[in-house]
Amino acid sequence: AATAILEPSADQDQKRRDLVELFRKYLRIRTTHPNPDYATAAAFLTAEARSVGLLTQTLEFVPGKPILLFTWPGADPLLPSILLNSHMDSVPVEEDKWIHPPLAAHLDPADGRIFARGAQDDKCLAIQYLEALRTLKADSTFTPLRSIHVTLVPDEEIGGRDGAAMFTASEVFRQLNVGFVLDEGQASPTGEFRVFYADRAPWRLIVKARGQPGHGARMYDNTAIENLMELVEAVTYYRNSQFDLVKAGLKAASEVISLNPVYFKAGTHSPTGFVMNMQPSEAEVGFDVRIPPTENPDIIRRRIQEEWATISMNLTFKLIELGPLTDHAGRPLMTATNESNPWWAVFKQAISDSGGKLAEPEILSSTTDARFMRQMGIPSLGFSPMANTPILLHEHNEFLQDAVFLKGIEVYRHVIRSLSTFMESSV
Ligand SMILES: CSCC[C@H](NC=O)C(=O)O
Ligand SMILES: [Zn+2]
Ligand SMILES: [Zn+2]
Repeated sequence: AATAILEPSADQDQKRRDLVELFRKYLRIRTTHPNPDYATAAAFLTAEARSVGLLTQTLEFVPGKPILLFTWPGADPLLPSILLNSHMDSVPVEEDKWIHPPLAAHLDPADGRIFARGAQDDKCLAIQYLEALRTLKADSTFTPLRSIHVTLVPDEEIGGRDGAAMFTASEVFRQLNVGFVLDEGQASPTGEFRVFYADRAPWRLIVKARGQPGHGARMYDNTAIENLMELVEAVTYYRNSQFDLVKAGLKAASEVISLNPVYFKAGTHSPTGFVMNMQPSEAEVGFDVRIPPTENPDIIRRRIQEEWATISMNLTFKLIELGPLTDHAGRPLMTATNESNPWWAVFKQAISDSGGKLAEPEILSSTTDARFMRQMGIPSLGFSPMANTPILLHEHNEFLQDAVFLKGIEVYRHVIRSLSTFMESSV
């Protein structure tokens, strides 16, 4: 009799271990840039989706860059569908700086932390979506009213041009008639889940200086390096004014414009290193620029042109504005998180049904593929169910705890169930 009572929980434990193993298997597929192994990831995920019972398709707008589209058709195919998106690629690693090899998916036996590149960003999502769908498939009382689509896309980490951008602009995407999207968010150090209603637009600013070259021992006016340093100082002044707003608690870091220097290129090279007694004729700096949808981007365009990178300083610049700032109707790329967006109430209620709590909706500091969905006018939220977890995306020793990963499946089970049975026909 004792074993009979113990059995269900032993089964549960085994099931949880199997799910964690599946997640680790996906983490071990090398999908890090610059050469993500999309073929292996696609084969693995497609096999999983088939085992769940989803329809599977592979779209390939650019050779070698598959977009996986998995579908559970809804009972009413005329209603707008829901889309759960996640990217397959990850950022690179500095292997020797990790406490465990970043592609081994080491599981800490004491506390269940799984160390791997992509553990938080965002390979957890693919498995959580699929496993949540598997539990819903197993529930004979459940049929989705709306079609449910899962997409696994390439190249998010390098801008999404050959991935989500092509996909959302395609006829296939239009046919899906997507009404609402969930995409990745970020971990939350507190017990509340974070949710994101917008991304910042990613720009790149490259400034090149030209000036008097010559002997390292002479003092010249207007050298390339001097002029570039003045530019960096002016940009830093503006950067600090924005950072001060954050430090004073007046704005969140994602609500200000950031301009962070990411490289300097200067000096004269010889095969043995820099030549120390020469002042170069050229120097260059690159900035990562992010613009929240609540700020006017002309502020920055004008400052660069009129104050920072001026001709009189012998500076030239290239401003690369990556991705859209507004949707096709000209509205800023923000998803409403109030009663004007009926999906919001359904999502929020589902989180609370799952026993979770949502923090105040935020703008995301970085940039995700959700911007392409918002550009199509589709309400899209960034959400990754990782509470009580340090924010480790793109860092060394990125990890996710097994219990947090497993809880996420539960959360999505509620969320997907609610969204896919949402009755309102106007959305
Ligand atoms: C140019 S879009 C780059 C997208 C990238 N996404 C995640 O980190 C980012 O830098 O935010
Ligand atoms: Zn990501
Ligand atoms: Zn990332």
